[in-house]
Amino acid sequence: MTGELSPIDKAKFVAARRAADFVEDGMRVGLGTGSTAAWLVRCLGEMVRQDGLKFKGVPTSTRTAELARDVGIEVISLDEARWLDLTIDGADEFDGDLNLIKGGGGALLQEKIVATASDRMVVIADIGKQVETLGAFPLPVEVIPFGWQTTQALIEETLISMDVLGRDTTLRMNGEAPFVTDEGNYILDLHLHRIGNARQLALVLNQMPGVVENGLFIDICDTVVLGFGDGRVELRDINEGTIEHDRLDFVESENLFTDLSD
Ligand SMILES: O=C[C@H](O)[C@H](O)[C@H](O)COP(=O)(O)O
Repeated sequence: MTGELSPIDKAKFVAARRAADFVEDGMRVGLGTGSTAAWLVRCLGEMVRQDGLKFKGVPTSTRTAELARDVGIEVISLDEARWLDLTIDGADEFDGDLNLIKGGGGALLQEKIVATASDRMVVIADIGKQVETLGAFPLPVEVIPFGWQTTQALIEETLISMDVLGRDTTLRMNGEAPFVTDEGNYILDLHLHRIGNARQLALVLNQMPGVVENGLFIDICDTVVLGFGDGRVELRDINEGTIEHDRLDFVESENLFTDLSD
């Protein structure tokens, strides 16, 4: 064990550990991207190795694919799977209707394709991701590199015409160079502060030439598994409301605490 986990990592871990119980033998499961999803992948890897769980995972990024293979999960492509029983992924924000902002790690495109191709999407999150109104987290928009500054200007003009509060947009960087997604595209982060009509904004953004996809996940998530630093978990379901409170022992598996890096 590398040391005591921070409360936020404990919260991520218990959410991921609880959500891993949704995975059953024979399922095809979308595996999300990010630090919370990495906990999930480690938990599932342990269930494969120790309990003989048999399922196929469809990763949403090269990072997740690498980690999944490392921990012993059988990885297949979305085209091989065609349709998935379940996707479990993290989020940057979720609201009371379980609408999401995703893409803080730049994987929103594959994540949205995979989640949309699933019977059920379960989001794993710590309480810090819960918001009343989406938008405090900058909204990632994946754009084609060709003419990206023109696309950026078009987005900014559209935000003005929609009377959106924040209109500042920035190109995501990776050091001195633009950040490049797994699909070879760029990310524009939209600093909106508050998104009044997320459904409308998602539709408008996706109609613009040059925009590949945006990080608003509307009506896609079915369940949020919320983790707390003291080991509590809470399940919120879009149809059934809050359906479960539980407490998990986050020291149940010490080897999961090593190699936290994502
Ligand atoms: O592109 C990245 C994904 O949408 C992540 O699921 C999201 O950014 C949340 O990541 P984390 O669990 O690290 O907060």
